[in-house]
Amino acid sequence: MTGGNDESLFLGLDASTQALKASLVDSLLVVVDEVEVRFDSDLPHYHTRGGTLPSEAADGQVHSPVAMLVEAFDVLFDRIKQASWPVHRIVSISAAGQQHASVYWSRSAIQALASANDPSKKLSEQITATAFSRQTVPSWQDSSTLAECEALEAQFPGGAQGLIHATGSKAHARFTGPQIMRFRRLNPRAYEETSRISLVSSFVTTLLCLDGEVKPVDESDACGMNMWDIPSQQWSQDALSIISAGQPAELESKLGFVELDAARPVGKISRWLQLRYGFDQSCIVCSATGDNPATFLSFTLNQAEALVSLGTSDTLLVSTNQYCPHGEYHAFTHPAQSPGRERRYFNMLVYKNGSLAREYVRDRHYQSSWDEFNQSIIAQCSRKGDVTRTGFWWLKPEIIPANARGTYKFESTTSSPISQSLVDEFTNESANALAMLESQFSSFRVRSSSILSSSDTSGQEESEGGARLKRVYASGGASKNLTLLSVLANVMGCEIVKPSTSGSGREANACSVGAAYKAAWAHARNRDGGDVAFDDFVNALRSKRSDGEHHFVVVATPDRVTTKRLGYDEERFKQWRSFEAEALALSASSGC
Ligand SMILES: Nc1ncnc2c1ncn2[C@@H]1O[C@H](COP(=O)(O)OP(=O)(O)O)[C@@H](O)[C@H]1O
Ligand SMILES: O=C(CO)[C@@H](O)[C@H](O)COP(=O)(O)O
Repeated sequence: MTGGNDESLFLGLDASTQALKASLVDSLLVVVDEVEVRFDSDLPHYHTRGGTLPSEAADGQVHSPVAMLVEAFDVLFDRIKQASWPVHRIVSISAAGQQHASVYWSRSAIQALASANDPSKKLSEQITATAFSRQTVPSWQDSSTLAECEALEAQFPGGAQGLIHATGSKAHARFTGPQIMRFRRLNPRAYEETSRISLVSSFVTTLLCLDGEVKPVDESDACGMNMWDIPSQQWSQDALSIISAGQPAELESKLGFVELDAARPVGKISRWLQLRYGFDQSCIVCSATGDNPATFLSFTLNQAEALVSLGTSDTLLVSTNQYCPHGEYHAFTHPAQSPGRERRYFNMLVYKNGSLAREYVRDRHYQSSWDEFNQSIIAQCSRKGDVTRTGFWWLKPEIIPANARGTYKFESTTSSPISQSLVDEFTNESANALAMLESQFSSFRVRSSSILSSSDTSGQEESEGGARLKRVYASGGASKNLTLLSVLANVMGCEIVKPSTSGSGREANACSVGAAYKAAWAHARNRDGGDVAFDDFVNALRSKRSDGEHHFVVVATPDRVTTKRLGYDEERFKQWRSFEAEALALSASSGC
């Protein structure tokens, strides 16, 4: 075991789209070990693909079985035991959950949660049969609520702009409010039988405590619901009223209160975890947050720096000191702040067709091999013809741009005469991988530039392509691909940084690490009192480590020659925007 001389350990969990993961960190925040349960391969009897149930329905519904999440919890702790983690030294736990996705507790849930303390039984044996009023629950990939989104924006005071200003986002199909609205409309009986509604994050803390209470949602994750009024820090009664068809008090009681103090423990580790796995009874459970906010916590971002998470979804997060709501992206509150301090926020771009689209292109053009995918990129980057290729792979209804569907490819030549056309396939099929990454990352570049311009980030660099980020931190499954990150560096025009592997050679999972950091910060705040800011706490511990400043490594920098050869300049980003507009118009006219 490496790390600090204090024996305390901290545990962070990450219940994301495809897996439940755990990171164990020591008192200097060094990652000691990690385990994970992958839903498709470790729990094949639920028949999920990419963590969700394949659906034939054309209505955009994407669900996951709630029983799978509980069983994953059992398997995760079995694996922790097999790995002989010294769990008795864990003093604090926090968690992260797939954002927006919700879990529906039955009227028997409280009883089930209070009595699930038999260490000879799995948790799934004790609660799954009775605790839920909905057996499959909406994933963040669900897009079945377009009618609800329209109604919410139409009825909200001030319309879509009013909703954006109050909740930090326009109405989004995956957001919890529209999802609850649809559930209530389609299944009023099950809605009536629902005693409480959790986000995945608060569902996990509820399972960690098992004390007969459904644990509160934290403020940052509440911002992904279209129901939380961010400026006034309370549930928006207008949104609750529209979503519940005039029964806001009933809905509010199902949602419970939102925890505004990120450092306050929500409970103690359950008896069941103590007796079955050996946790110490003094271990505290801190409020959980969304998977993107937790990932954000594992990096301490300075001005004009961003985090790009390449998980199932692609997300780009920029830290800000101001609340900057906008129709095309989201505003969230910082996930580790305490009442009384100056409030902090982040803006986030989210793309549904991130890894999903990359895997599609890999399987279709490169024999399902990331190596072949990468080789083609290396080959394409080293030569420049007079053809520029751009594509859009909106396999599932996209979030940015909203509701875009279909696959569109364009080729343009700079030779005389200049031509620009929509093609069924590129003249050089092996150009698909580079064309796709350039297009995905051009969207990051163009839109992060607009976030930088609208938020208080003086000091950002202005260049071709608008205000430019100075540094991007990369995380998520696809960030292990260094060829992909070199394209990201060239298109973004800045260095790409990742956490160092600290000699272990293994990459840590930034999301569960961020949750573990939050557990450590909350534990220190409760033990020592005081009001240390999260970033100061993390930076102080990191500076004590033997690896000193080297907790991050630069893994890719823009290459001038390649950037010039491939023409990543203002003209190119303008052209990309016009292709995107054309593809979007085609998507709208095809009625996809
Ligand atoms: N070498 C690679 N190159 C590109 N993408 C990869 C590579 N390895 C894994 N991935 C992508 O990582 C994704 C999973 O990322 P992960 O962060 O574990 O997801 P989540 O947190 O959403 O469950 C997969 O969908 C896969 O496409
Ligand atoms: O919908 C969003 C964010 O708004 C997604 O980013 C989900 O939070 C799922 O994240 P990953 O499983 O891809 O990390």
